[in-house]
Amino acid sequence: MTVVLAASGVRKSFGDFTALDDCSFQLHAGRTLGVVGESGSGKSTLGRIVMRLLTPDAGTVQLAGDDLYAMGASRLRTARRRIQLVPQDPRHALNPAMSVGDNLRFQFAAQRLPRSTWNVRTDELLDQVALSRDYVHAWPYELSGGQAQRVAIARAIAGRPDVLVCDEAVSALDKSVQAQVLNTFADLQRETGVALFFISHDLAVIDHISDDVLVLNRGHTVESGPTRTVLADPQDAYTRELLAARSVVAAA
Ligand SMILES: Nc1ncnc2c1ncn2[C@@H]1O[C@H](COP(=O)(O)OP(=O)(O)OP(=O)(O)O)[C@@H](O)[C@H]1O
Repeated sequence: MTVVLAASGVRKSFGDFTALDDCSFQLHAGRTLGVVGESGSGKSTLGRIVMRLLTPDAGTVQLAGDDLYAMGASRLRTARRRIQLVPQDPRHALNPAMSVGDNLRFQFAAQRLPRSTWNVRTDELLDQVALSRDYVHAWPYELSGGQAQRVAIARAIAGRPDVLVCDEAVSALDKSVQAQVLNTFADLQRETGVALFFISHDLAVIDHISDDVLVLNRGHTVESGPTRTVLADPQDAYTRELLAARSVVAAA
């Protein structure tokens, strides 16, 4: 299996405080790595580091085998297209002054996609995130949280990235909507082969979507491996605590 994103020995401190220590993982093409831990465990710090938004103090991050922190400007521009963020709050991803269609077309313009293909590509993206094509003319404020998150996902996959970094991407949604959006992520992955780096504080969400899991506690990896194996027989007390505190993902 091809490794699309990998980290080795990553460390990050803020002043005297170590937010992440000796963190390593591998994410394979078309697979999902769940990163789970309580608030403050270092999940978003790791997410920012793998998007090259925050420089680690030590360790390496590789995107498709290339060192993300040793790339020149031109390679970095390409790399930035290959890894995209789906944030918790779609209001951070969508431009409120643009219709849904224009939010997507803005991406096409940035990618220099021929104008003649824009309408077809818009329909294709809305289909992929299971949102009716009628919403193309809607404004972000007219959308529910789940619909807005679907547009944010469509926007993130517009450039056909290899990896989506999903930082608490379903945490703000109602339980039933959460399950629907998780299923959309899974369908999308089957269709496009995109790999998901899925950050959540909720082990139920991670259990629902992830092939592999990385459990973080105060910046340290306490456990990692195939989700099914780790959750069936957690070796660490902290994982057992998260398991006891997990919510239930509603059936969708
Ligand atoms: N820029 C920063 N400056 C100082 N401390 C920071 C900074 N960013 C993160 N931290 C600290 O690092 C620790 C890890 O933060 P991080 O946001 O990665 O945790 P998290 O697991 O994503 O938590 P949450 O689920 O609440 O977002 C926290 O204690 C946080 O206060």
